Amino acid sequence: MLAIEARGLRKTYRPWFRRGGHEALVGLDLVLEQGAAFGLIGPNGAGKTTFIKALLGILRPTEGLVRVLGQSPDDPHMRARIGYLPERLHLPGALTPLRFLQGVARLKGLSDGPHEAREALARVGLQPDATRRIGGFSKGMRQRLGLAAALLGRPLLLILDEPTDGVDPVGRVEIRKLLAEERARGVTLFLNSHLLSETERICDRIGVLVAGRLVREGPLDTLCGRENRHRARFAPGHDPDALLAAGLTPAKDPGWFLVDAPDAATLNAVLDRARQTGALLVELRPDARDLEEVLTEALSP
Ligand SMILES: Nc1ncnc2c1ncn2[C@@H]1O[C@H](COP(=O)(O)OP(=O)(O)OP(=O)(O)O)[C@@H](O)[C@H]1O
Repeated sequence: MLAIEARGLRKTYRPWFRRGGHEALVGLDLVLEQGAAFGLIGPNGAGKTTFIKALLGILRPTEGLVRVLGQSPDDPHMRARIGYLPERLHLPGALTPLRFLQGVARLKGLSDGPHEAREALARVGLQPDATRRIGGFSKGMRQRLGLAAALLGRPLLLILDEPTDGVDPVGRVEIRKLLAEERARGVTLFLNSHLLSETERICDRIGVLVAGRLVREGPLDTLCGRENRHRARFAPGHDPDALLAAGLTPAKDPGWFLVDAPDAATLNAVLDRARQTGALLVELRPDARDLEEVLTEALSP
């Protein structure tokens, strides 16, 4: 079963009683297998929230097909299988987090609400604050509570809009761990975040949305060019001409060389040849771009 399937998705926001309108999605195609960790990135106004709303059945696309977990987003049974953390959380300030989560559990039709609420609260590290009022919570605490609500009922798909926004660095590590646990359970993650370093750490598949269109989409390693090129640094005293003959290319930084190899066996063969020239390898890493560079390149004309 596919977790998400969008084909030829278009959304035009039309002003009342007038022609024309703003095209927020322009023929978007995306197919995500169950268990993927997908990160949607793009500039302000690219259409990310519009796409999420279409996945959740909150808005009706102007054209095209959307299926979530194999069903139409309008199917009410299907909604119970999705955990959603919205970007702008509206939480009832007068309630305690436990009461709030019990209410969400009731709405989701969970049979053992109080137990599930306590468990979700513990998972996001809010157990010590279980009896405080939400009104006094910090931004990061509110965010954790929203995540706990999304986790209730063990959903198959988690759609998270800026999940680590306002969360302190230790909290971010905890949230990443929690999301990794969910993924190990087979859950599909769909993350929308402007925090590209977080997206890079959590997701292994990336889509770049620009002006309503996915202009890049694929595995993180492929988009960042991590697969085929490595950078190698050798101890002083190596013979650059011998390394060149061994199949390495000098990089711009002194002492560094580039190795193009499609697989680990070829990479090791080139490095073995380099070492046979007497050169001593001191550092090796993928020659990669980060997501910021991928996004900047996607935005340049
Ligand atoms: N209800 C609406 N009516 C008219 N236009 C809208 C509406 N909602 C969004 N838009 C427009 O659609 C475009 C896409 O908006 P959307 O909120 O989906 O972008 P986004 O990628 O989520 O942006 P951000 O990163 O700033 O949250 C924007 O130009 C926005 O102004």
